[in-house]
Amino acid sequence: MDDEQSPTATWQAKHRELYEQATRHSFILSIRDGTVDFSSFKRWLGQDYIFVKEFVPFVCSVLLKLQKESEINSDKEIILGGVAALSDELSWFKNEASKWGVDLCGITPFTANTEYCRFLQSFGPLDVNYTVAATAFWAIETVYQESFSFCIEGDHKTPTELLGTCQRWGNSDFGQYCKSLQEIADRCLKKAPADVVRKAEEVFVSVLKHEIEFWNMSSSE
Ligand SMILES: Cc1ncc(CN)c(N)n1
Repeated sequence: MDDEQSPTATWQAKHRELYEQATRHSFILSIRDGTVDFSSFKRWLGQDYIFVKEFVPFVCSVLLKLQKESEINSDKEIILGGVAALSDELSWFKNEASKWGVDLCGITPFTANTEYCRFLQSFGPLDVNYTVAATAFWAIETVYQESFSFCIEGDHKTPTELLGTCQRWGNSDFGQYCKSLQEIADRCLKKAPADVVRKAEEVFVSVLKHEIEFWNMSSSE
């Protein structure tokens, strides 16, 4: 049996502090302990809608890069599933926004969001490496999965109104999907040259920093 840690698990341990800040942010903890300020939640909702609209072309760009890697066919179904799920996700945002009285048309992205969206756009060109983009994809989805699943685990006091949101990313199917993305990233990283692995680690750290800034932006006035 191969008991060596996978590249992604190694990075999760190596960058533990940042990883915890991204997945156990005070905004998430306030949802879990029921003290969340609903105006922060509404701010997050509107800003995340803008982010997810930008996430669609990002995931499509991962799929396009995969198209060049002819031998990896099983990845295609998983990533295509991710693209399909985003259509449902955008509808969910519209529905949720109307429940909370958030006008999605009138929202201006805050700086942290603009910078994160710019980061997503940087993966667009076809010469950006598939392994690096797949690592970013896994990290982005996993931060949400680990954050929101924490709000519905164990002895939580998450407000009833927010349970749907937490289940959206915290449910076990989404957890399984993130595991599949992790397997894709690990398989690619294990056979990648050292410069690609180095770049992928940098990207992993950047995702964590952007996610922390995104939570900071949501929870501050
Ligand atoms: C900021 C952010 N990060 C991740 C996700 C999960 N797709 C999201 N919706 N928004």
